[in-house]
Amino acid sequence: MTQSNMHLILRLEINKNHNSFGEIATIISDSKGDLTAIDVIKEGAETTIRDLTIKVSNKEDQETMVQSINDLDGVTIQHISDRTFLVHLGGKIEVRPTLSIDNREELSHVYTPEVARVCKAIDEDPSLAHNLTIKRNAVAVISDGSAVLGLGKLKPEAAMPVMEGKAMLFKQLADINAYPLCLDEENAENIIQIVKSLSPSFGGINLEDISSPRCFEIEERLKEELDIPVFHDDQHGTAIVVLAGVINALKLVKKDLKQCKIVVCGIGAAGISITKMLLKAGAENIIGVDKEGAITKEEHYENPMWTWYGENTNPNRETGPLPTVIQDADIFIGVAAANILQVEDIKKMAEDPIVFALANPDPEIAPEVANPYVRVMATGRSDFPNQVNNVLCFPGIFRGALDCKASTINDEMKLAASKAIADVIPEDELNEDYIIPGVFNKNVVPKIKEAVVEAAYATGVARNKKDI
Ligand SMILES: NC(=O)C1=CN([C@@H]2O[C@H](COP(=O)(O)OP(=O)(O)OC[C@H]3O[C@@H](n4cnc5c(N)ncnc54)[C@H](O)[C@@H]3O)[C@@H](O)[C@H]2O)C=CC1
Ligand SMILES: CC(=O)C(=O)O
Ligand SMILES: [Mg+2]
Repeated sequence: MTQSNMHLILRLEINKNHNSFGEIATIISDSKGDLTAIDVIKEGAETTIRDLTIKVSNKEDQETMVQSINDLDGVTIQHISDRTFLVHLGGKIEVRPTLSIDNREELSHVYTPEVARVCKAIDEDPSLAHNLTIKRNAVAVISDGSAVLGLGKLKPEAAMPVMEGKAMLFKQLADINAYPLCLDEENAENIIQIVKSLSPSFGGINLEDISSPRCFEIEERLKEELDIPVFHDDQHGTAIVVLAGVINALKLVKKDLKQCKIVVCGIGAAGISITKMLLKAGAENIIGVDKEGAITKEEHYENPMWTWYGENTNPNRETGPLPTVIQDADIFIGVAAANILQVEDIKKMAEDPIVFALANPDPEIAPEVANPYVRVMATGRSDFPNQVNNVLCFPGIFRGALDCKASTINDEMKLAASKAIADVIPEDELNEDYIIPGVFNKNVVPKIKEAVVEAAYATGVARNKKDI
């Protein structure tokens, strides 16, 4: 399993007559822990209380370390906390007013009675909501918890930490107010109706972690029936960033997308959208593999998207499981599940293999295992180089769409976003560990925004006057 770097905070009461701090430090390092901070909480004549912040890479090492410290005479573990859980206490976002209300007169403007005039004006002309409410800069991040990261179906409450995380990123990276909404509803038609009912309050809808094939119908219907952008992030955000990464990786290995054999593993929301994007960008030889093997035109599938897939990919009618079809592939893109790609599979790929193992939180192959055998390696995670993750896209693409009041996010806007992300890295800086800009690169959001706005005007979906 790929390391996940948990940060623990151990509060220890240490009897100074029994123990030297060196003994504790030795236990930590013997258990592969990394002591990153020591805070003295209380210093007495006989005892000292200290908080030790320790990085550990897995649960087993953590348990060994805690047990060994517990076994020391004169040391009491008062408390163990996990920094990841600590940052989630009370949730990760809040709503703040844009002005303060300090007296009755101000109260009467923002609330009753004066607010009624604004309500009536919007009722007469609903387009005024764009200027007179939060709508113009508000995005709903909506999930039903049916495909949370690669964890599968979770309770809607359990999807909230991911949706809150997306909302934080919308705000921090693109100054968009995003509202996480997890629905206790499985039926696709009901989800469509709920999102439609919510839509008057928002300038855009970001659908997240909704399982396939339901996600396709839900998104398609909402796109048809609403006049604000509806964007299923796991499909399009992921595809846009993957294409950007592929464009730059191919510059490094000096191959042409048209000539490449590309294996996409996991033909769900992300896999199908990535494939469509690569086809639009010029790829001609893509083979999709899911649990039952390669998808071909000859098979009959219940899932209509797989029928489409078989008809539009796999020109050489390759069949069989991943270890078979990966033979001579130039690029592997995994959006399936953890640990399903083996070193033996990579060894069968063409020269200079490009491997994007994007399942979260654990990739299809751990980078430390794959690295000796690949030319370019990317994952979806923030703790390895080349983070190919939709976080690079959704803030910028919505910033652009909201700013020009786009009615939709179309293919031209998506392709423009891919190219903009790829172009953030100057060619002379490209290298195997830097094919995709980092999330905190300040150029990413402005470049995507600019390209997306331009594409929106060029395709007639921008509704703001160009000079505003
Ligand atoms: N790095 C990134 O930005 C993103 C990563 N992902 C990751 O990609 C994965 C898939 O996400 P979605 O497409 O939203 O899920 P999904 O549920 O729509 O699709 C997953 C597909 O993978 C297939 N699959 C599962 N195990 C497999 C195996 N052993 N071999 C072949 N296929 C297998 C499933 O049958 C399904 O068709 C998740 O781990 C998710 O975290 C998804 C979106 C963005
Ligand atoms: C990154 C993301 O959206 C996912 O793994 O589902
Ligand atoms: Mg997602």
